Parts: sequence; C-alpha cells; structure tokens
Amino acid sequence: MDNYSGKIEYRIEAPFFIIKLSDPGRLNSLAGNDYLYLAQLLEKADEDDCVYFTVLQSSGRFFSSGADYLSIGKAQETNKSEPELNKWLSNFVSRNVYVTDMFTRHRKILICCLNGPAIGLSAALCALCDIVYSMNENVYLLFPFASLGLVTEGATSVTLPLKLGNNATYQALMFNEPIKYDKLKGSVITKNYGLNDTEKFNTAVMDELRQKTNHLYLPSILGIKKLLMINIRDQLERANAVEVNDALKCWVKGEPQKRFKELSLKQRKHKL
Ligand SMILES: CCC/C=C/C(=O)SCCNC(=O)CCNC(=O)[C@H](O)C(C)(C)COP(=O)([O-])OP(=O)([O-])OC[C@H]1O[C@@H](n2cnc3c(N)ncnc32)[C@H](O)[C@@H]1OP(=O)([O-])[O-]
Repeated sequence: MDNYSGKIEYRIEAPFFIIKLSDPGRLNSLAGNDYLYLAQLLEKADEDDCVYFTVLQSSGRFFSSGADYLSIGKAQETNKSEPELNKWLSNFVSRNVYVTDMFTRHRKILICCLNGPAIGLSAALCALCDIVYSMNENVYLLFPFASLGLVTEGATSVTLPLKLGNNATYQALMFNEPIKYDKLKGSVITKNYGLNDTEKFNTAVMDELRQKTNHLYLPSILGIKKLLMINIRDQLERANAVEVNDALKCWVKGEPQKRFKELSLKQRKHKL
C-alpha cells in the first residue's frame, strides 16, 4: 500500500481500526491517490479478523474539504495528448468506483468522528458510515455538485434520500446548501459531544466506544450489520456505477475542471 502524501495515518487497537486524516492546514482535502489509500485501508480493516469497528477520525477544524483542487489541476495538465475520456476514466471513474465500493461493501461497523464540516466525496463517505458522532453543532455536510458541474457521487443518490428524506435532499443538492447540524441530528448524527477540541473529541469517542463494546459478543455485531445491509447494498452498488458514468460525461466536457480551477484561484466560493 502506498501512503502517497502522508495525509492519512492509521493504527490498530483491536477491535478498532482507526484511520485519521492528518492534513489540517489544507482542511484535510484529499487527492485521488489519498482516496485510493483510504480505500486500501478499509480493505485492510475488512480483512483483519481482530477488527470489528473501523473508526474515521480527522484533525483541525474541518473533517475534510473534499477533492484536492490542486490534484485535479495536475491531472488536467499531465498527458495533455491523452484523450479526455481515457484521462477521466483513470483519474475519476475507477477511483470513485473503488473508494465508494470499499465503503459500501465494508463488513465492519463504520464510525465517523465528525469534528467539523465535510464536503464533496468526503461528505459522501460520511453519509456511507453506519454511525456518525459530531464534535459540536458547527458541523455540516456540503455536496457542491451542482456548483461544480458534477452530479451526485459516492452513492449519495441513495444515502441522502434514505437518511435525510427526499425533499430535504432536493433542497440541499439543487441549491448547493450545506446540510447543517439541525437536519443531521437524529438522521445522520446520533450523538453530539459538545466539545471544541478535535483531539479531546477523538479521545472521548474512543474512551466511550471501548466502554460500550467491552461486554458485547463481537461476531453478533457483524452478523447484524450484514442483515441491515441486505436491502440497500444492491441499491448502493447500482448507484455507484450509474453515478460515475453520468459524471464521466461532465469531466469529458470539461466543466468541473474549469470550476475546480476557479476554486483554487479563490474566484469561486461556496455560500455557507
Ligand atoms: C474526485 C473528484 C470528485 C470529487 C468531488 C468533491 O469532493 S467536490 C468538493 C470539492 N471541495 C470543495 O468544493 C471545497 C473547496 N474549499 C472551499 O470551498 C473552502 O476552502 C472552504 C469553504 C472549505 C473553507 O474556507 P475557509 O475560508 O475557511 O478556508 P480556506 O479556503 O482559506 O482554506 C484553508 C486552506 O486549505 C486549502 N483548501 C481548502 N479546501 C481545499 C481543497 N478542496 N483542495 C485543496 N486545498 C484546499 C486552501 O487553499 C487554503 O490553503 P492556503 O491557500 O491557505 O494555502
């Protein structure tokens, strides 16, 4: 496994496999290869028989600001002679399919420690987690697909209506509105720790998880997750495939690249 950028750390404290995003200076934005590494770590956690819970943590004030716009610029600039279709099949389709698939197929309990806002593909991955805890009420999820010339990704065309409801999903996606704590509470977030320090929050969640799980018969929880996923797994897998193929057309046309560049030049700002 290649940890290309060093932006992601992991440690195993059985029964927990803890993955931590550790690039707070750039708000834990992730390049294509970082998402690949994250997916590989999920695969490793899935295969490890000592692991029952995969815990996602982050650092600083954001959980993750989504795809790293600089890496999209680089992908655009390299191999200029390569046909756009080939370029975005490898730089977008295969990566998005793989990372989303590793989340949808993950057999262990996925717990997200949401220390701050999550955006784009990273927000989609939070929405794929089984349990989400928030550090405080300042968290939000933003899916700026309509602003960036993209369409739903990371199986959000299934997870958002399922978790938030259909009309709330339309409201957020059509107008690029952040989904704030008041809407996430109870639907996505099941506990708010009311803290203001990410490291204290991460520690508090782990302390509580150790306490809550030490009396459980752990194989049962995997059996329960398997049953809970039976009805939606096919939907998630189908959505993943259709989403990337629709988005591929956007990348070939070139609209997202233009808009990501504007973001990187600070000529475009999301309304929060
Ligand atoms: C795979 C393809 C599909 C994926 C789709 C998606 O994920 S769609 C979602 C795509 N994502 C988005 O649309 C979100 C884009 N980001 C934003 O809209 C804003 O940064 C903000 C609203 C998140 C925070 O505003 P704020 O005023 O509080 O903070 P700030 O702006 O000053 O940022 C602090 C530092 O972090 C840096 N940095 C931040 N994000 C990124 C990034 N994604 N990339 C790289 N760098 C990023 C920023 O440059 C700055 O560094 P500098 O210049 O000081 O060296």
